[in-house]
Order: sequence, then C-alpha cells, then structure tokens
Amino acid sequence: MTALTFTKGHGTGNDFVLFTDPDGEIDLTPERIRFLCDRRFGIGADGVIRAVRSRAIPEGADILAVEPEAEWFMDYWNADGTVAEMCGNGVRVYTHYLIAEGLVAPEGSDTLPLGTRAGVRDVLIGASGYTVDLGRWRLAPERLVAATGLAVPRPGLGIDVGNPHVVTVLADDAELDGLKLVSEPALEPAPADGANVEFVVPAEPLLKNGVAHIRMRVFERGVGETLSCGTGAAAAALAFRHWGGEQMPNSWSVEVPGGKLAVRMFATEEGEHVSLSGPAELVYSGTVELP
Ligand SMILES: N[C@@H](CCC[C@H](N)C(=O)O)C(=O)O
Repeated sequence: MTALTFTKGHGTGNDFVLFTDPDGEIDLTPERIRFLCDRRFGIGADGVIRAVRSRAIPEGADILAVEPEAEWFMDYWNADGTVAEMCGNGVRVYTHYLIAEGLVAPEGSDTLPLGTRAGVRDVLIGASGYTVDLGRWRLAPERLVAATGLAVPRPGLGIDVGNPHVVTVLADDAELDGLKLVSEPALEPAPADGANVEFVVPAEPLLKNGVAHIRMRVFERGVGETLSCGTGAAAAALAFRHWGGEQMPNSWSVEVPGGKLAVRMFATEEGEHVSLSGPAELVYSGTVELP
C-alpha cells in the first residue's frame, strides 16, 4: 500500500484528482487510475493529473528540447486508465494547482509553459481565470455518428486540437437535451485511437456583440459523458465556424452542463491557433491508500 496525498479540482465540472510526484517515482498503473476515479470505491473524477517534472519522464525529453522553461509536465490519465494527449480543462486546473502548491511562482499576468503529450502549451494567468493556447488545430476526416436518442446517424466533423474530436450539429435544444449519452456513440468509420464526441446546437441568438454562442454536450473518450470538455469546446467552436463560413466570428462562448467556456481563434506566424479560457477550482485535499 502507498499513501497518496491528493487534491480534488475541477474546471466547469470536469473533475480531476491531482497529486505531485516530481521525480516520477509513483508506479501509476491503469488499475490505480481506475481506483482513484471510481466515484463509489475511490475518490471519483473524470481523470487524474500527476504533476511530474518534464525531466523525470520519457515524454518530457521532447518537451524540454523545444522549451527548456517547461519544467512541469501534465501527466493526464482518463478515468478508464488510458492516457490522453491533452486536456483543456485539466491544464487550467493543473496551473492553479501548481501555483497553490508553490511549485511555480509566476508574476502578475505571466505565461506558464507546460509539457503535455500534445507538446508545449502556454497558459496565460489572468486576474479572473486562465487562458491556454491550444496551439494549431487541424481538420480530420468526417464520420457518421450514431447515439441513443438520435433517430438516424448524423455526419460529424473531425477536429484535432492535440487530441481527437468529432463534432455533430443537432437540430435544436430538444434534440440535444433528449440525447441519452449513457453508452459510447458509434463512429463510422471508427477512428483507430477513438475520439471525443461533441453534440452542439446554436444558442438563441447565435451572435451577440460579435461573439457566437453555442451549447454543447460531450461523450469523452475514456470517460463517458462529462459536465464539460475544454478541448471539446474548442473543437465545437472550430467546427461551427467551419460550417458557418466567412461571416462567423473568431470569438465563441460555449455553454456546457457545468458552466461556460470562451474560445478564440487567432493568427500567429506559424498559422492559426485556438485558445480556451475558463475557471479552475480546487475543492479539497486528502490522503488515500493506493491499492
Ligand atoms: N476533459 C478534457 C479532455 C480529456 C481527454 C479526453 N478524454 C481524450 O481522451 O482525449 C478537456 O477538458 O479537454
């Protein structure tokens, strides 16, 4: 048995167990992750985030070659014990945790570079929350999406923001609210590594003060339906803008069951980036015996 000191946190209801293992000494197994995320037999969370120094794990070597300042790596695991490349809500909560634990001490509205399996991600620390630059995004293949509550499969647009997403637009609020996301939506053709699946509808009105407003529900790869998915919100806004064409803005507000997230697309020298802003909360800390 190993005693683990953890903190529970969330970003718009997407919840995580976080702990510090600077030198990567804890043997993290899928079984241990499933235990930590179990809402009845463990702590309960959508995912686990280990704070580990980039130099302490193999994936960190590539990170440090690109950005020597990225001292900390977000070792993110889904509740089913699989690892994922990126977590948009998780990276904000992770930043908040690193600051609260005194592991980083950024000044004022500084930017913190963090290692992730999707590469280096810069987090801007603001007075009212965190903004993460999710980097470049790309279109991925279209797929048919079948889910309980949908009479017929719908076309879904593939979007990669470091991790894979398929976004489907539904007719209206009633159709979105009528979905039963108790089992994994079926994708045709099935992506080899799976995907997070987002269902979106426009809000009424869609455009307000130059910002486009949409509502979203999500079935996360390796988790199930969650109250929010940050990278999913970015993918949903990107897909909607793709469908909407030139008249669509670059500022988006995405309402999820757990709150609201802001997404912005902006030009950089290497191509268009997408950013995600939202809250991050730490709720409680404790100790648990790992099996
Ligand atoms: N909740 C996250 C995404 C977590 C990873 C995802 N389930 C995957 O497997 O890609 C977010 O806020 O982005």
